[in-house]
Amino acid sequence: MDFCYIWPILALSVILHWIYRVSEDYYILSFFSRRVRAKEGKSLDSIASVAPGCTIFGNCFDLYGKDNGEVFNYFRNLAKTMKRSYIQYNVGVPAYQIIDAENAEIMLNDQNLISKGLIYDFLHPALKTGILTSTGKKWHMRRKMLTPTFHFNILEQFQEIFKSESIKFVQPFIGQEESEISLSKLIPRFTLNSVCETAMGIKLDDMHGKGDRYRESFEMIEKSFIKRLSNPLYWNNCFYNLFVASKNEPFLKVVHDFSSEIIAKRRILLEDILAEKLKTQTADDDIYINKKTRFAMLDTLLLAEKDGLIDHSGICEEVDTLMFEGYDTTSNGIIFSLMNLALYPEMQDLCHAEIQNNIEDDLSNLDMIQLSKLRYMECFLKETLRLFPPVPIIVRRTTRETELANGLILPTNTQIGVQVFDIHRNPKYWPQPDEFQPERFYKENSKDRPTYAYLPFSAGQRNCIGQKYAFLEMKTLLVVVLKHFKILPIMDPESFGFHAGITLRTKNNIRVKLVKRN
Ligand code: HEM
Repeated sequence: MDFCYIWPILALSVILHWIYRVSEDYYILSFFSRRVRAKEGKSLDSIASVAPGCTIFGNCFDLYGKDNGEVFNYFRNLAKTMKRSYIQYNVGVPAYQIIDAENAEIMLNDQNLISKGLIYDFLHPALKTGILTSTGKKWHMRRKMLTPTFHFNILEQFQEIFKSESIKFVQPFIGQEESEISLSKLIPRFTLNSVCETAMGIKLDDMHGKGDRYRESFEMIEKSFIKRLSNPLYWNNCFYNLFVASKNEPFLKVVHDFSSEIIAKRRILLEDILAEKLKTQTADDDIYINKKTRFAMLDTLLLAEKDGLIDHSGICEEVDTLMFEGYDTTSNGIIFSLMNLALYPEMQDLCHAEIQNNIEDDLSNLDMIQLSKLRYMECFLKETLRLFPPVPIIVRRTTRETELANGLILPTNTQIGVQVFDIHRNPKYWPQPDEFQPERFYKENSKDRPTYAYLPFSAGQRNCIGQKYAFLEMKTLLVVVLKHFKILPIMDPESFGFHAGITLRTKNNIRVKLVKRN
């Protein structure tokens, strides 16, 4: 009897058995992505759904070939169809996407989940590993170093700068009956000026158009970020360095040269300030809260360098991080706030009336105490950040197998996305979620809402360090603009189209009309 056909059958059975056993733990077609499990006694389905992929390879190629708008909509569509937090299987890594407040709370409060997700690695060429992207001891040390720079006394000094920058912003339009302006073009210039002067202690006016080149270069870096995100081949550093990195280099050079120049300038200024201080110092003088010499956040880093706590490259990565975080996010918040003021004239009238009741026409006295009286405007800004969160997603990764309080067991390197945009529009917490209603944030209307249903500044130990700074800056500009102008819409909000970016983006520039107030 001829047994030769038995061997292939035997081999095939062994392979099939092996595949069966391996597939219990790995999603083989998604390049051996380890499976997410539920703890004993619970079923996976009772905690989260698994999102179907667009191909047989799990979700590996779901974003492939998609442009910025399609990448943005992909996540919005998934939230609508899945209706609860869901699991995806990407190239060799699982992802847990959170779209509800309860699971966001579990994740953001977990002391072990402080490492940022894979997509933050895509920011390393630009921001290296500064406070936003670093983890572990390095992050703890930098956070401790930078936190005092957002102290109330220092913010008070910054508010003076926001005020003078805001007055400078409206100056070109003051003599005109009406002006059409592109917020997307003008506001980032305003916020970059403000962050340079507050955080870096350097006036952009002295840098001859370099600010514009900095912003344009960051736009190009962002394009390459999305390109990398939507092609799993480029998730790997080797392929990215081989095919894409060189195209990015000229833009990275502009960004890094810009921050190096700022550091060099401030280094000289700080030496002068310290020398002057030595001459006039009294016992209880403090460099940070001296009224005559303005303090900049960069000074903290330069002084820490003297104490050997940070080196020059560390200062560079923090400056790049603070510049980027400090200008792009607030510019987003201001653009959408001004757009909403234009779209909702009755609410604009309420904001204006509140300003007239609380703030003198002579803006030279505008300070933090006056701004704190603008309660309606605060709700207006909060509602803007709900519908248009400048940071629409926050991602962490597990550094070891992690059991969450909801019973999910996440393998090492699972990406956990908190989909802020979707949580902010989840009808479970926000009735008529797409409607703009600042009253949602009145105290009496907020008390039954879970805290983690609103996360524009994230929460937990890695929350935004610049939250108060951002509110001060946004409020100051809005007050100055509304004192002088009525804001009118000139475009249909449906026409701007959301885009994925490092922060929330629109396809088309947002424009409004400023009309002189009588
Ligand atoms: C409307 C304006 C702003 C919004 C919506 C915002 C939002 C956020 C969010 C969501 C995070 C967490 C990101 C993550 O975990 O991936 C964050 C972190 C951070 N933000 Fe902001 N931000 C704003 C303004 C600012 C400003 C003005 C500064 C500084 C001048 C700043 C500095 C930072 C820093 C340094 C971190 C990293 C904190 C850490 O990881 O410890 N942000 N921000």
